[in-house]
Amino acid sequence: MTAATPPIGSTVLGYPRIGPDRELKRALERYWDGRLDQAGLARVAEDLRTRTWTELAGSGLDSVPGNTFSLYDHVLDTAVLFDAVPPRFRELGLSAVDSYFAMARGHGKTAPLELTKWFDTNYHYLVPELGPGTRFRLAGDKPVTEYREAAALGIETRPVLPGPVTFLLLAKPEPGAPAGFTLLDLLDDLLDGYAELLARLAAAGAAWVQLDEPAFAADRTEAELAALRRAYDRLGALPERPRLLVAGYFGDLGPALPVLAETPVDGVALDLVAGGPAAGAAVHSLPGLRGKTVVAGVVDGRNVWRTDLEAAASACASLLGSVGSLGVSTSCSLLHVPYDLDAETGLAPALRDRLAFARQKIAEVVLLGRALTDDSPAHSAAIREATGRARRAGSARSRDDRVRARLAALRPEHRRRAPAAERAAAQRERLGLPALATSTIGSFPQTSEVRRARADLRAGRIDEAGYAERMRAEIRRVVAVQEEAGLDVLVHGEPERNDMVQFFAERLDGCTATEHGWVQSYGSRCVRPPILHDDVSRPAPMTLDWTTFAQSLTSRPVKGMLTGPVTILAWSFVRDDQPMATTADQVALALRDEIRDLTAAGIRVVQVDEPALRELLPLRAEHRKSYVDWATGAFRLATGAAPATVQIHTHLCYSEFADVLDAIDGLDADVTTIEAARSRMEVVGDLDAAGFARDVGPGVYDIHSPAVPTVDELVRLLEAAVAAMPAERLWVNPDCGLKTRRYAEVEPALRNMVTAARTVRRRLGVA
Ligand SMILES: Nc1nc2c(c(=O)[nH]1)N[C@@H](CNc1ccc(C(=O)N[C@@H](CCC(=O)N[C@@H](CCC(=O)N[C@@H](CCC(=O)O)C(=O)O)C(=O)O)C(=O)O)cc1)CN2
Ligand code: MET
Ligand SMILES: [Zn+2]
Repeated sequence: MTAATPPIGSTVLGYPRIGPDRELKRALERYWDGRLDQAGLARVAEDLRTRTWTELAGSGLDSVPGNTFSLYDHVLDTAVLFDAVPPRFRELGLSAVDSYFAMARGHGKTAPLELTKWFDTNYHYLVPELGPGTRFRLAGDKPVTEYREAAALGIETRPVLPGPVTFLLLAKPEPGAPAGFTLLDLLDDLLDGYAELLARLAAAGAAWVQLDEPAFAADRTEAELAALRRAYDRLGALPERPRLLVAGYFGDLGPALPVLAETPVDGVALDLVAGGPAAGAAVHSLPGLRGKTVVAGVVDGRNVWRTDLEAAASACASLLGSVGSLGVSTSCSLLHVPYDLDAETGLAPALRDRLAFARQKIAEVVLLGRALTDDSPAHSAAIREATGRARRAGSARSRDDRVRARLAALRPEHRRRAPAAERAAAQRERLGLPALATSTIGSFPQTSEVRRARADLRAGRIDEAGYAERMRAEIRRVVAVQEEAGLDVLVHGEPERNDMVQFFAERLDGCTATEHGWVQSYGSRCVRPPILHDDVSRPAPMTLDWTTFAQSLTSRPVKGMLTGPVTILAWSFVRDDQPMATTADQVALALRDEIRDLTAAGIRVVQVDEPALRELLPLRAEHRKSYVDWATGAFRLATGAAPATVQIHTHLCYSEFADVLDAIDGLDADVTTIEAARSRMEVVGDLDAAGFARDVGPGVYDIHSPAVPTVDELVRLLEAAVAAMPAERLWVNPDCGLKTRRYAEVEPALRNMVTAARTVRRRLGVA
């Protein structure tokens, strides 16, 4: 190490990697289809890295993050880097890149690693499987090679990796790991790997390395805090290493900050947006930070609003006396926002003036960085000018007095339906369904013809009537497939939806969808989160025609299909000038009107999806009750006008329900469908034990895999479920929607599912 610590100055904690035009998505999908070879994929990847570094360096940032590229996921990259590859993938004998993709997506009968939510975001990472036999070693060199690749372009980067403790906390014990095994037992071994990597990065010339420890924005045990101390005492003491910047984002580091302040790391990056004022205030009381670099994350890395730069500059300035060196940054990686506002040509100017995407946020950070290091009048004038523009644009927000009046008139009874037992009896009578009734979660395969029809409509090659005709043809097919399979409650298949959130946002006032604002969700899959910028209302029915059309084709009940208020918020960029609860209630009122229209048109079952209920659960327990209150309150407001005879379903996925059992109960839905196949139906027993008294549809097969479940497998799972809960309260359905599957998989899978349900009904004598 050299004596003087090079300043971080202005930086961002990470950057999108899918490509401004989703170049990586297209290359990956071509590679997986056999239409691009490894060399071609590598060329696209290298080109994206070059463009990213060149752009970041050229924008005036003082420190450019490195190793932010990933072919699929950065947690998977880290597992492979340290050789945490489960034997089932090694045994496949594939090339390095194909073995990596096998871990991400499975290979033949070999199941992939589990995919789960990255903290409280809509990004998904692959969960490393670790056991007592895991032997970490530095098996790869991706961070070093990419450091050198950038250096060859004349760009010094700061390699970014998940920190060792967060990496372990994100992993799960491998199947069959002994009961006494704890992931943190592996820390020392993993630190050997990190130490070797740091030495290699130092030798390559890296001045700084960033290790991300967002796991410490959530509540952690004493043992976990001790692991954090041990990790950074050890890495900090290495003789040959780059400077270490530990980044804790998605909230306030709480007790982890004093721990880090006492370790020999050189800097910490704090999230002053999600962490709130407490995160900054904590700095002053920690003498350990006086000799360190503190990077103030004042530009929101997860939302799309322009920063109030004067407020951000003063938040930074207030830290100056308490830290060794001050840097300025985004609050977290920019992975969660779209690339460039300039690509959006269709936005209303008043809205555009309020927005900043990744590129615009970089400009904000650069400006703040310059103002902090140089108090020339030009910089303060630029800050003042930008702040004035942002504040004027923000205050130009329109108010919808009708929506406001409806909200003000809400009473508790608007969020209350008839008692559950009364509803159950009324619905049994009206629907006449068997025990173990069969259904699906909503979407059917989004075929290329369906997507092409949408592209044709956008390009003007077909008109609305032509588009509607193609969608109705698809709905006819979906209904026929379900009748042929023998399902009890049908769906229309959602062919008309580009996305379950964007579709609604496009039909609501107060929301705007983007054209190019793609954000990676997992691997090659992307979403365009809409922007919820003004008071929300529903100008006209959104789903009525498609649903009643489907119902007209069959005598079996067709489920109306809506996305719930919590999920619409979770998967959008939401205005930050009023509580989430208020925006959620506005969305809920729009859905309430839709449910009223559906039930008036004779629809007997309505599903309101809330897959993001768990995702938005605050990382710290102290904030959870108020979240659960508003989240369940909004759902009940949406569904509260449904008569007792109308059956309300909800759907949740992405496991870890244990944390939200109260919230699930608080939704007061008649039927709750959940992901369960991978946990072998355990969640059914958990719900029953928690006193959950309504119907449950545990997913009996994993829709993330192309494999068609056999009747025997399905019967075994159903028998496990009926052992934990009475058959009269159980439904039979897949884990989630079928949109990413093909008909060739879906048709036999649904036939087998119905056969399995009938078999178990017969065995129980409940047919
Ligand atoms: N918002 C949201 N978040 C979510 C989920 C979700 O469903 N929605 N589910 C979970 C994540 N799962 C996901 C599963 C699938 C996709 C997905 O398939 N995304 C599609 C895009 C879906 C879409 O918006 N489709 C549009 C536009 C698609 C497109 O790329 N069109 C082409 C042209 C049309 C063509 O020929 O295909 C283009 O613009 O270039 C449409 O159907 O209209 C993709 O990456 O490809 C995303 C997330 C959790 N978070
Ligand atoms: C991510 S949950 C998906 C629910 C939606 N109704 C579907 O089937 O696609
Ligand atoms: Zn789902």
